[in-house]
Amino acid sequence: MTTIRVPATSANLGPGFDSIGIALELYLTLTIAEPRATWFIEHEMGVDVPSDEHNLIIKTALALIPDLTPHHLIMKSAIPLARGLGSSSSAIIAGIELANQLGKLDLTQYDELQIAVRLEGHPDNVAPAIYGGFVTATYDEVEADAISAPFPAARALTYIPDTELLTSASRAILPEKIPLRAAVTTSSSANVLVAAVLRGDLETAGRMMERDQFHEVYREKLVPHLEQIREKARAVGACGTYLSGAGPTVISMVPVDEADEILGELQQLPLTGQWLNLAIAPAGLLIEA
Ligand SMILES: Nc1ncnc2c1ncn2[C@@H]1O[C@H](COP(=O)(O)OP(=O)(O)OP(=O)(O)O)[C@@H](O)[C@H]1O
Ligand SMILES: N[C@@H](CCO)C(=O)O
Repeated sequence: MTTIRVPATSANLGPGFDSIGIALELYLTLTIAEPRATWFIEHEMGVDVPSDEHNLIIKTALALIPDLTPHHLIMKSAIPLARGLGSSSSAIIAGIELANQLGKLDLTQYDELQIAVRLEGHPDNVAPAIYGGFVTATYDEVEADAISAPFPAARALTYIPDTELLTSASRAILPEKIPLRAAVTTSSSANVLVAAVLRGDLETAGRMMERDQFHEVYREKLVPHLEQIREKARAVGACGTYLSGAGPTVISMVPVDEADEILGELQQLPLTGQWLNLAIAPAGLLIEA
């Protein structure tokens, strides 16, 4: 049996709105079992996630090959839904790879990126799930390009609230226009962030992560815990804290050898969600035969 493995992603990293992302060691796996008369996807994600051809993974595969032979599929996912950790990207990429495997399409990573961006819309969300590591990406509504590089040694202390926030709702709150000064500060911070990552300078990269004015300033009212975590994280030695994807998850990037201690401090905050101490995943989409 073939198993497809896709990592979670964390998009934006502050000023890299719609352009920068990382892959995280939290996975969706999809096992392709036997052919059957109709599609069936076995999973433990609850009744709101369809188990037939309406499931996002199968819908994606059928968008590529409408007459694909139905199969029994088994999905296991540790990526929580609608939390800003790329759950929809992981499902879409698993669906593209499902069509690739069953339909023997021989898609390259570049091909998969083009399809995934057209379906999902955000290159910073899908590209790290394909390539792994730290990814800078761009999409001009025609073509997507992405470059992946290793991220400096770090842990991503990840706060996942109990409640969902759909990307569509979190985007609806953003303005059509951004003041030029804010755009210049933010895009120049993103540039320095990328250079710092490539030089292995986690401290500078972390400082740049807190300089966004493209989206966090507007989304703050939906995620009051962002400022609360950022303030405490600064006080206890984190390098930088940002809203992961469209939220509501918040990530503090910290040095590996201080991660357990800083996590212990952050867990003292009066918050009811879940904390995870995650590694950055060096690899993206993998096929396990
Ligand atoms: N494994 C899955 N199987 C089927 N549908 C899924 C799966 N994962 C996500 N979805 C669908 O995607 C929706 C969430 O997408 P959304 O873009 O709002 O959030 P996200 O991808 O988790 O966050 P972000 O884009 O900010 O990282 C879910 O409500 C569900 O409909
Ligand atoms: N860059 C996107 C990621 C979510 O898909 C956003 O922040 O809305």
